[in-house]
Amino acid sequence: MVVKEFYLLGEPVSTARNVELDDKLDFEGLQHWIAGQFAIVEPNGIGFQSSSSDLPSVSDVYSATEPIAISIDGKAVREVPGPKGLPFVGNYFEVYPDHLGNHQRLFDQYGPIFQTTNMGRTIYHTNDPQLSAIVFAESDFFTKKIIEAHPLYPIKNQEAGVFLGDTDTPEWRTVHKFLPPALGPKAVRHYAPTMQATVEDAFNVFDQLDEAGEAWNVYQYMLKLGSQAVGKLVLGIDFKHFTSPDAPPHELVYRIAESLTLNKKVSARGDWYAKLPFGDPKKLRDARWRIIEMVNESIANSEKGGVEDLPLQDAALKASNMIDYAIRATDNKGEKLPKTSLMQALVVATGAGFTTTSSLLSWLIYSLVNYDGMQERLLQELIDNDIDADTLITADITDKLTFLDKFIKETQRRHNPSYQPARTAKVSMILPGGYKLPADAVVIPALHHVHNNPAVWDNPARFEPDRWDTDAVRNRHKAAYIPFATGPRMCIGFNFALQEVKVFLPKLLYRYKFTRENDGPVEYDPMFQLIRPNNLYVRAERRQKWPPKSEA
Ligand code: HEM
Repeated sequence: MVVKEFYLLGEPVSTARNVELDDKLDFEGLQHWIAGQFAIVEPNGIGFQSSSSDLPSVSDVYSATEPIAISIDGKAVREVPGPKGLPFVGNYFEVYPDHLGNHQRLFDQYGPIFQTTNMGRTIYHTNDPQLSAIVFAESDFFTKKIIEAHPLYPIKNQEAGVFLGDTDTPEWRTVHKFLPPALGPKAVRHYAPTMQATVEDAFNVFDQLDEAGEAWNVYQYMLKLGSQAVGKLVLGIDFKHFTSPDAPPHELVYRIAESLTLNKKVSARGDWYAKLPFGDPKKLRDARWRIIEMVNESIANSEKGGVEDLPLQDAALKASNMIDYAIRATDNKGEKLPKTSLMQALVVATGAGFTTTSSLLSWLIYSLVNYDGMQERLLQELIDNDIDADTLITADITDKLTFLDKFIKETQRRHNPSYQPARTAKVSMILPGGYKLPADAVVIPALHHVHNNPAVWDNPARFEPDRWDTDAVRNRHKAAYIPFATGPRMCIGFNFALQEVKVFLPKLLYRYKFTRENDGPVEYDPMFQLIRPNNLYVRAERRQKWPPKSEA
C-alpha cells in the first residue's frame, strides 16, 4: 500500500488529501480508484500532473514527491458557466419566450453545459450526447427525483408511478412492471386495426373541409386525431372528435391540455406562486381533479363487464385497451396493479400519449408541406409497395416503408415534441470536461439541442432524411438521437407512438395532397410543456390521380 496526496487541478493545492493506493494497480485501475475517491463520473478522462510535468504512467504517479493534480479530459475542474441573472427573476427574460432559440444561443456561448436561474431555481442544460447518456442512466450519480427545481414539480404525483414520480419508490417499480408489456412491440401490433379505423373515421371531416375549400389549423385537428386514438386504446372511450368539423375536444382532452399549459406557467414562476389558493394554481388543481374523476368513471365501466385474469404478456396481447389490460393483468405472484396506481398511471399514460403524438403528427405534416419533394417521395413509396386506399396497414407493411421511417426520424430530430426531461444529481460530482456539479442539481438533456448540435450533426438545420443512411449517422453516439429519452425512465409508449404515425401518415397521404396555406414563420407555443406548432394551416385536397409504380 502506498499513500499519495491528490487534488483536483483547478482547486488550490491546499485541498490535496491522502489517498491509499494498492501497489498492484495498473493505470486504468488507478483511474477508477481515483474516480471513486473524488466522485469523478468518467474515469477514462482522468490524467495526472505534477507541478512541472504530466505523470503518464503508474510508476510516475507512485514516485511523485509532491501533491498530484488530477486533470479531467486534460482540463482543470471548473464551475458550470451560465449567464448572470437579474435579482429575483434571474435569467427569465434571457430565456423566454423563445426558449429554444435562446438556449441555442447559450449553448453557442457557453459550450456543452450551462446553468440558468429562473425565479430562484437553478437548472443545468446540456446538448452533449455523452453528458446526456450519463444524466439519463439512473446510476450512483443521477436519478429521476422530482425536487422543487425539477420542471415537473408542480404536478408531481408519486402514486402515478410513471412520469410524474421518483424512480426509487415502490410505486415506480410496480407501475413500471405492469404498464410496459401493454405498450411493447407485440402488444401494439394488435392495435393497428383500431389505429387505422381511427384515421379513417377522420376522413369524413377532412373531406368536408376539402369540399368547402377550407384550410385548417393542423395542431387542432391532430390533437383531435391523436387523442381519439389514445382515448380508444388507453381508456376504451370514443371521444367522437370527427362527427363534424366543429366537434369540440372531449373534456378529458381539454383538461389534460389545460393542465400542461397551467403547469408550465405555474412552474415558470416559483414555489410561492404554486401554492396560491386562486388564479392559475387553483385552476391547475381543479383540472387535475376533473381528470381523475373522468378516468375513474371509465375504469368502473370496464369493470362492469367482468373479465378473466391473465398473465401480463397474454393480457397485453388480448386486451382491447389499456384499462382492459390493467384490470386483467396478473404478475407471477398473482398480484395486480393496485387500484390507486391504476387510475393515476392511466391518467398519465393518456396525457403522455396524446399530447406528444398530436404534436409529432403536426410536425410530420409540417415537414410534408415545408420540405420540397417529401410528399412525392413518400407517396411513391406507398405506390411501389402496392398500398392503396383499401390496404389494411399492418406492422409487417410499415416495416417495408424505409423512406417513411427516415422521414419520421428526421422530423423527430428537427422538431421533437418533448424537450425537457430532467434528472437530479444524487451527489456532488465531476462531469466529463471537468464540470463541477453539486448534489441536487437538476440537469436537462435538452433533446432539441442534442439533435441540432453542430458538433454531432452535419449541417443540423438541413432537413435531410437520407442522412440516416450515412455511416456518420449510423455510427453516432448512442445518445445523439433520443426523442424518447433513454435509460430506465425513457418513454414506455414509443412503440405505440411510432406505430400510430406509421399507420396514420400513409393513410392521410394516400388520400390527400397537403399544401401550406399561410405564409410566414411557424411559431411554437413557448408556454406549453411540449413543442407544438401554433399557427400552421394546410389544405388537404382529395387526390384524383396517383403516380405509376416505379420501374424496377
Ligand atoms: C411522439 C410521441 C412521444 C414522445 C416524443 C415521448 C417522449 C417521452 C419522453 C422524452 C419521456 C421521458 C420523460 C422524462 O424523463 O421526464 C417519456 C416518458 C413516458 N412516456 Fe412518452 N413519448 C411519446 C409518446 C408516448 C405514448 C404514446 C405513451 C403512452 C401511450 C407514452 C407514455 C410515456 C410514459 C408512461 C412515460 C413515463 C415513463 C417512466 O416514468 O418510467 N409516451 N415520453
